[in-house]
Amino acid sequence: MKAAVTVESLTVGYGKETVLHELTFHVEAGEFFVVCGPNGSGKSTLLKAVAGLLRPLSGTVRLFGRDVASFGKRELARLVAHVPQFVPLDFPFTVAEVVLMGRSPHLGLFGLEGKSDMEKAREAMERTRVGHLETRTVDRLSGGERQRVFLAQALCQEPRILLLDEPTAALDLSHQVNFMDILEDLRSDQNLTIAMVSHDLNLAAMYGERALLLKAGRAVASGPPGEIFTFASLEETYGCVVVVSVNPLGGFPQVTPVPRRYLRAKAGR
Ligand SMILES: Nc1ncnc2c1ncn2[C@@H]1O[C@H](COP(=O)(O)OP(=O)(O)OP(=O)(O)O)[C@@H](O)[C@H]1O
Repeated sequence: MKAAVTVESLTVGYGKETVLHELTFHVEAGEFFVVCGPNGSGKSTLLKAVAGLLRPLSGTVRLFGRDVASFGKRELARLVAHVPQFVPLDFPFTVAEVVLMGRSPHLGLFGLEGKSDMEKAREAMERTRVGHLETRTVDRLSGGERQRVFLAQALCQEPRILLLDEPTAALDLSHQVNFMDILEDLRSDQNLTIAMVSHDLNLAAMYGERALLLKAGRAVASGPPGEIFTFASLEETYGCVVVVSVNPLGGFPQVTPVPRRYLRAKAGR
């Protein structure tokens, strides 16, 4: 299978601080890939580098074989959509306006949206279940509604690669599963490549075909969650004790962090 994202010896930092150290991995075309790791381990930095928003100190990021730095802005936006963890709301646009902004890399010289752009915006809003909010301004939405609006905007962009930074963090249980199901459908219907940052190892294990465990900007392991979400690798990554069992829904791992009182009880204290 062809690689959609190839990261080779990638070193990225801010000023004097190096955050990612010689990272190497790839994401296959049409794959659902999840990046996990502790706070501050460099997950968002990695997504930004893959989106071409940060220049590497050394190493390369290639998208379908081509260096991300060689793309023009519009050309890159037609290939990859990046939904950051926090999207600044500078102006109270309506939901429909925000979603339609996703069309901008596809618009002609005068930047005017046509009928088909409106249709694509409507489709994206239906898919992410925000159609009923279309006239509402985004500053008056809940965190979870806002996250679904920015997914709709990214879908409207019609990218081949979708980069999502903790998209389910503000979602309730039903919307989490619904959101992940939408992504899974997009992957299978449109062969969309998805790379998603998540703190939820159980969602990562249920939906991710492969995952990367990142610790202090270095890869601890990468591969199918069933192979790499082991007690040893998760303890090494997160520095806490977990129990890894088999999810009753199927053959993927289920991770349970162990509260300190259980460890004390075991130690007889
Ligand atoms: N714009 C910035 N300028 C300077 N340092 C930054 C900047 N953004 C992030 N950092 C630092 O880079 C490191 C990695 O941050 P990053 O946001 O990539 O981590 P993360 O794994 O996504 O964390 P979290 O799980 O908390 O969202 C942290 O030490 C952070 O303080």
